[in-house]
Amino acid sequence: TRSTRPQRLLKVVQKHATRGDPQSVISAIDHFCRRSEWAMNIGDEKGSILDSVVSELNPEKVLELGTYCGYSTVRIARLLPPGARLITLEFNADYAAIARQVIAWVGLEDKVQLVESASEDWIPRMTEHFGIETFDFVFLDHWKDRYLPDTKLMEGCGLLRKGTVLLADNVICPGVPDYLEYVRNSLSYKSCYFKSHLEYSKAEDGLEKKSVFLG
Ligand SMILES: CNc1ncnc2c1ncn2[C@@H]1O[C@H](/C=C/CNC(=O)c2cc(-c3ccc(F)cc3)cc(O)c2O)[C@@H](O)[C@H]1O
Ligand SMILES: [Mg+2]
Repeated sequence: TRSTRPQRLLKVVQKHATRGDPQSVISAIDHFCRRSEWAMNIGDEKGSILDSVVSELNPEKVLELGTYCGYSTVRIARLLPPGARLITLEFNADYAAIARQVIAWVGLEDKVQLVESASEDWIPRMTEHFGIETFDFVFLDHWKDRYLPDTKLMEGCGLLRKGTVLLADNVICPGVPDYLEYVRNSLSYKSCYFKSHLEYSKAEDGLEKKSVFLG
């Protein structure tokens, strides 16, 4: 049977990227997605904005919702200080298998914990299973209609503290109207919009960064 796009993306990484070199993995994936097959990675333009938010924050405890092939996982993990931890949730077994191999290729396994499960099942278990009280940074890039319910779930589980930064991909395309309305109107968040473009495209898209204001 025909291979899947994530499988072809992994082949590109193994063929063109250097083991242990995250930048070469990022470049290989971006080149493939721009020249051969579009894929829903955050990409290089929005990825640079993600990089700047992570570098400025220097987070110790990071949560990513929606691993897919691990492109943004690698982008974030490569910038984390020693001892920092990134937990990434992915409930599709095929995608998780690809992502594990991409993460292993760059040698970032010691910083990254991929949990093959649905966000709604694991957000309530973060404290008892990982001993994580609160997160410093959360990157949302999973099903768009799950951004808001999962944010409320994280609030309810006490995983967001004063100063926690949440960064959401695709706030324009495909769009997350209910989430945007909530974070922009809620008094407990300061939020700002980074205008950009949809990955590997000229269509408008953007990232919404919000800092939890009132713990
Ligand atoms: C609900 N709880 C969940 N828990 C764990 N993993 C979850 C998950 N929901 C989804 N996932 C996983 O996240 C990933 C889903 C991402 C959804 N993303 C998009 O739909 C998306 C879509 C576009 C897109 C934009 C324009 C267009 F024409 C076509 C597509 C661009 C993006 O950047 C996107 O992120 C998958 O790997 C899925 O298995
Ligand atoms: Mg996205």
